[in-house]
Amino acid sequence: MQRILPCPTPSAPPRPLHDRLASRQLEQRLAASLPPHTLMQRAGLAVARLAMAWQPHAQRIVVLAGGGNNGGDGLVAATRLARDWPQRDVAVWWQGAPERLPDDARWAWQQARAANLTWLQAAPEHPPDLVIDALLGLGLDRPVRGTALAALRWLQACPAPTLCVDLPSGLDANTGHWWADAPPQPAAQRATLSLLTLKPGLFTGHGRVVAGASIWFDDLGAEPEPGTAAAWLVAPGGWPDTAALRADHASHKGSRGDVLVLGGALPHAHAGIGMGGAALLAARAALRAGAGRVYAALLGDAEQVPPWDMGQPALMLRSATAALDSDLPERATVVAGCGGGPAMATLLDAVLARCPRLVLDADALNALAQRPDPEPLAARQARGWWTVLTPHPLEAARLLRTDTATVQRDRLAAARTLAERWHAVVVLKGSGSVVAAPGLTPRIVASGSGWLATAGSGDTLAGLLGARLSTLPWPAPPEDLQAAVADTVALHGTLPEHWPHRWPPTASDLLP
Ligand SMILES: NC(=O)C1=CN([C@@H]2O[C@H](COP(=O)(O)OP(=O)(O)OC[C@H]3O[C@@H](n4cnc5c(N)ncnc54)[C@H](O)[C@@H]3O)[C@@H](O)[C@H]2O)[C@@H](O)CC1
Ligand SMILES: Nc1ncnc2c1ncn2[C@@H]1O[C@H](COP(=O)(O)OP(=O)(O)O)[C@@H](O)[C@H]1O
Repeated sequence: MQRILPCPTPSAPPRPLHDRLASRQLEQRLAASLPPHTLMQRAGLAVARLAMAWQPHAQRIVVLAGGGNNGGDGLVAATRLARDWPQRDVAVWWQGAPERLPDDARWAWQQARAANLTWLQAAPEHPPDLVIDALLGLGLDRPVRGTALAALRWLQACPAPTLCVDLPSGLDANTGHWWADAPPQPAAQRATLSLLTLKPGLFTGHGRVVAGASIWFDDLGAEPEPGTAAAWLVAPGGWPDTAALRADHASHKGSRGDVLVLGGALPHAHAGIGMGGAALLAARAALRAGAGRVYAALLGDAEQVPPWDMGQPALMLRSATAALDSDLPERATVVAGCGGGPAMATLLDAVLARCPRLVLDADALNALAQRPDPEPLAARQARGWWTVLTPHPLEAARLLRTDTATVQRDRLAAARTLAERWHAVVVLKGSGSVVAAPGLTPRIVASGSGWLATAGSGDTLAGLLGARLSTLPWPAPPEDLQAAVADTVALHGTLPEHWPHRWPPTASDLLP
């Protein structure tokens, strides 16, 4: 058994995530090679052991078990707890029907009937010391209804520590969609033990909210075939390598990468609305991440451009016109769009045609969404040029011509579709950011929290991406580009963790 979150080693290699179909195929293959019920026995024992390791003082334990194999795992766990920890009071609230039990779960139910367990007919009157949630698992692919919904509502409201078996009941294994007509409740006192495989839904969509702070994994002895993963889970890696930067005595500012941030509409250029801060946030982040020279080109008249950035005088400010009149678009990694406003639309063609290393964010994405033709991006891909798109769910919906709910309903699918349609590496931002690239298995980033939900944190990410791409060896295979982008998103997700105060950080606190 291994702990997955919080990530025990920051530089752990990516882990495969398997969807419902691949998990079921693996389960069938493994079950066929073992004596009957072995897998369920292993699963139930793993649950019982983790329950007692996690909540060693729990005396009154309630196992909420459904009528499928997830419930079967719960029944085995209840039987083992009653047998191996006899001083505990173990009660089962079972939601199944004997005539509809699958084979393994029937066996587990028969074992449980013979064990020293209390069988509840309704929700317990008082919260126990520990709940084991084995109501619904991998099998859930439609809205929860009937008695299961009533049980799920009790579970969501119950203040007791809860260990979820395989998946939190109500969560879709593939997508992280929440299937219940009862709002998912975040809970610090919730943990999940994923069995056989790790599922994508645990790490994106509603997964991070409902799975709890602590995610564990037991493969039950399974060895997935290569090429069967639906996605890879990425932990924060070692970039930027500050020790290596310091030890590189032969380096100079010209060897550390140039970044041009193109955005930040000045008030006179955008109906009195100033968004220069967004470009400065991105530019400051690029500088902090180690880029040698960072230029911030603002949209508006040259004489309105402030002479310097008081917070980061090392930044070089200029107008977008001046930047486009220079060789910076060809030479630097260009981050376009942060706070650019509608004027970005007039610059998009030039940017697409001239910038070999390009990150498009915010208003550059909105400008892109207004033109249905992906041909300029296909041409960039054919030339081996890099294009990274960083939409949040609403920008993704505009690019896909759909709505935010549809994007969020299946974030992996949305990111994959965007990457294929726009011939680009796509970062679909939000809880469990997805990094998709044409023809490659997507990556899901495990870091990040609600502390990033503040205006400007996306600009910081765009700047970090600019810095990362500016030193990535050129040309790079698509796999390396996708991995570098995912590592950067993972690093961005860890930034709030360094914040020492009780109040949450602002975007400019993330990388001052
Ligand atoms: N068979 C085995 O040996 C193993 C089983 N495992 C467990 O098996 C689980 C998968 O089992 P199943 O395929 O039986 O699926 P589940 O137990 O997740 O779900 C099926 C049950 O839930 C009910 N149900 C489904 N959707 C519902 C809805 N929307 N509203 C109300 N009730 C609903 C069904 O009527 C059925 O009783 C995994 O999550 C895992 O816990 C794993 O531990 C691996 C080993
Ligand atoms: N609840 C959350 N959990 C994890 N990451 C989040 C959360 N909310 C926001 N983020 C991250 O913060 C950033 C916000 O980006 P964006 O919405 O573009 O902000 P802005 O445009 O204000 O800069 C993204 O990287 C996103 O993934």
